[in-house]
Amino acid sequence: MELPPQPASTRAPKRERTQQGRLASKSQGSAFDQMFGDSPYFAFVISEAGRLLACNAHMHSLLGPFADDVPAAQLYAGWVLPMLQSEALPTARMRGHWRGEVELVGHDGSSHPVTQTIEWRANAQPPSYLCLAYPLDDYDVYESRLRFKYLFEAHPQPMWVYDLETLRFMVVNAAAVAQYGYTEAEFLHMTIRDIRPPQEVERLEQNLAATPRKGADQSGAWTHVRRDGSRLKVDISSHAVTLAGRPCRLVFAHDITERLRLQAELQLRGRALEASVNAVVITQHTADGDRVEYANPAFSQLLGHAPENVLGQQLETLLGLQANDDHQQAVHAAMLSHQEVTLLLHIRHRDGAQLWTQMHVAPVPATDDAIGRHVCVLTDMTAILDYQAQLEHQANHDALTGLPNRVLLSDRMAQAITFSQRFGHSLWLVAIDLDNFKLTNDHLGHQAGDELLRAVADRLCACVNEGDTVARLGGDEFLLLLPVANQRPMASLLQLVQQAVAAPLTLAQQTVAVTCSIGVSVFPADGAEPEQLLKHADIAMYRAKEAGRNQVQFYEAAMHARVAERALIEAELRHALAREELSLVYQPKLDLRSGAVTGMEALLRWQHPTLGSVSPARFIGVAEETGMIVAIGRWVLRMACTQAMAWQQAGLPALRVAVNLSARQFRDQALLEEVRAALDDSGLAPQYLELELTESLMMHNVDEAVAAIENLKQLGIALSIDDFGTGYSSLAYLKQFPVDYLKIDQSFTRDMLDEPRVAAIVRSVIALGHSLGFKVIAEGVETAPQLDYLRSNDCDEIQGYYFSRPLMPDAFAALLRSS
Ligand SMILES: Nc1nc2c(ncn2[C@@H]2O[C@H](COP(=O)(O)OP(=O)(O)OP(=O)(O)O)[C@@H](O)[C@H]2O)c(=O)[nH]1
Repeated sequence: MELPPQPASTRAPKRERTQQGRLASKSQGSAFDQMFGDSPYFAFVISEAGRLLACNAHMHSLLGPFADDVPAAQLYAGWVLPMLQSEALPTARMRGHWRGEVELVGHDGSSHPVTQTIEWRANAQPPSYLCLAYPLDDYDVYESRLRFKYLFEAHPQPMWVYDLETLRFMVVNAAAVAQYGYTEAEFLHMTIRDIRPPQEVERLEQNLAATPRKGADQSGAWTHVRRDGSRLKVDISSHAVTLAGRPCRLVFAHDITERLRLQAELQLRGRALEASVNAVVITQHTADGDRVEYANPAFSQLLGHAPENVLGQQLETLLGLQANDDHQQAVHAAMLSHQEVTLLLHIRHRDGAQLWTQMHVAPVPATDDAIGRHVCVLTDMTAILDYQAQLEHQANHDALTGLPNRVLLSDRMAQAITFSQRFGHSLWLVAIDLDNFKLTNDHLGHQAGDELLRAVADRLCACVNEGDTVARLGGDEFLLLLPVANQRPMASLLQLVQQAVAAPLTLAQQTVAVTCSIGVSVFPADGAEPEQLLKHADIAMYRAKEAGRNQVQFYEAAMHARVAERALIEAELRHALAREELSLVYQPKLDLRSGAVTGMEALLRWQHPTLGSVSPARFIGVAEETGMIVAIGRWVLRMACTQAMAWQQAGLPALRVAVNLSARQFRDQALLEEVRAALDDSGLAPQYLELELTESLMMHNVDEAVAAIENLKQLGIALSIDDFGTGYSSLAYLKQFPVDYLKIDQSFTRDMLDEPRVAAIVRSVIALGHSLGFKVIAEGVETAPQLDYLRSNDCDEIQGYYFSRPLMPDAFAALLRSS
């Protein structure tokens, strides 16, 4: 019987033939003899065509003398052959090896049950099957082989037996083959050194030297090398056994690579938990709450408990939560929810300090879906929330006084209006602005100014009730928001505020007292919207300023019209110069003795395309407040000089032109230069220019005014004090001013003939002016009796409708020509 399909010739190739009784073909060579010559196994080689190519001594003794080129089928019992043909050889060919129990037949017909491995050697010359078999002597042995088969062969863990002397593998199981990548036949050619990396060989030798020949188990962790060179960590346990009469060791190799990897991974994770700055705690869910099973150092640190004192404790107790408060209930619900939950909690440090923490709770279900454990991660939010609160406070409060600012005020106003609407109450907005606060800053310094503002803030807070709002809107402006229910004594409250603000205070070692102007608007009478109410309170406050400061004004609708008019004038006036809407008219001044025209006052006029002729009373104040007066005044000065010079050049008598100087212009550092430039550019001689200064302007800061007037005087121009008698001139100062004229205000001229007291003032002004060396001019003369009275009282010059209204330049020139 042939095993594999027979080639065309049934004769084996010549090179397979060997001497009868001593098979050891050239093709198998001495390597076969060296390896298997003395082996206790039956070792033989079968050609691809199913002929015996070589066998070792042990096999030879079994076979006895046999013919050259014997078919391998003759070696086996008849029952084995179909299995060999259908399973063993094809499997070995396909997978590289086969293993099974078969029966060899001796030359004398004897039966030899053996365990046989067949390895297909594709690279051998010629390609062939290497067969190794070892005997199963009797049934007991066979049975124990079966047991062995199931215990050893089928064991999922790699196992082998090695010879203690040669260190050769005697048997290896399938798990070892699978784990290490060697075929079984390869294993059986190897020693246990071959699966060690070089650096562990020495340790192996030492270990072998100490290995007991019998009994005692041994164990230890080793590094092994697979066929592909990869390494694995194994936990080895070995036990002394005897196999084929030789001392051996049975080895279990438990792959611990994965276990070690997991161990390292766990260690790493453990380290991460320990090093985490976030507090991490694992709790075991129990009927009476979650108890701490693990807590990292950050948890102990966060709460101030020693690590050993947190284990087994109830989490809620450690967090310092009050029974049944919102936070405790939130934690309780989170622990029962079966879901991941994030909570913001107010917890308590062991020392009692309150902390804001964010706690993330992740459930870890028990196997039966019941709640098992929770992993809780706590992040300390105290600093962040404090910072947020600080930012929020900064956004809503004034930095200097700590009072609510405009932003918070509008919130409060919206709330207060809603509240007042609902309950039918009224709401007062009280705008408070300090009077002349700028002077405090200027005289005592900005720091003292700040101190004053803080003191005022404190005083205002002391005046109001809880539920009222005191806000600082900026600069020296404060606002009270006062809900008014029932019989609240508002009048006395406003009085109290005035008194509180005005109470003296020591700043920079000086006692200071500031007054304030107060404007009040009332919801709902003065508006329903916050913006409107604020605006109206502001308007009322400005009215209080206009009316002389240190007083309270309630908003009235008429005030609004004034404000609107002012806004219109301001907007239009900004373009008046550029659009050439401004012009000058000239009113002659007359010498009372000679009747000659001595000069003229240049007066400003504004002709607006839609507003028509706008009176100076409507726009000069606005120009002054907004600062536009400086540019306008400069234009007036130049225009007047140019006109006066033009008349002179036209051959008209040389006359003095008087120009009014505003307070702002007077304080302007550039004034002197501007006057000089106006004279230079026009070519007008200085004695033909007169500047009219108001009395109050000069009295405001006498020393500075004297210095400025002296400088102007040095230019050679004339100076006069306008509106004399309306201000608070001090005679002591008056004599210091190097002026040329005192001008009696037109209100005195108007009333002097009807009121003896006014007449007395006029007379004394004339006498005073003369005694100080000034000339005196009266303005506003409209009638002949007025003119006569002034002449009889020795007034020097007059100006007024009686002689001439202010005239356009052409008309004025005509007047001069005719006079
Ligand atoms: N010290 C100090 N001064 C401020 C602060 N904010 C604004 N000011 C000054 O406060 C002054 C406010 O001036 P105003 O209210 O316009 O004028 P006033 O001098 O009070 O005169 P009236 O309001 O017309 O009576 C200005 O000089 C500002 O420079 C501040 O925070 N601290």
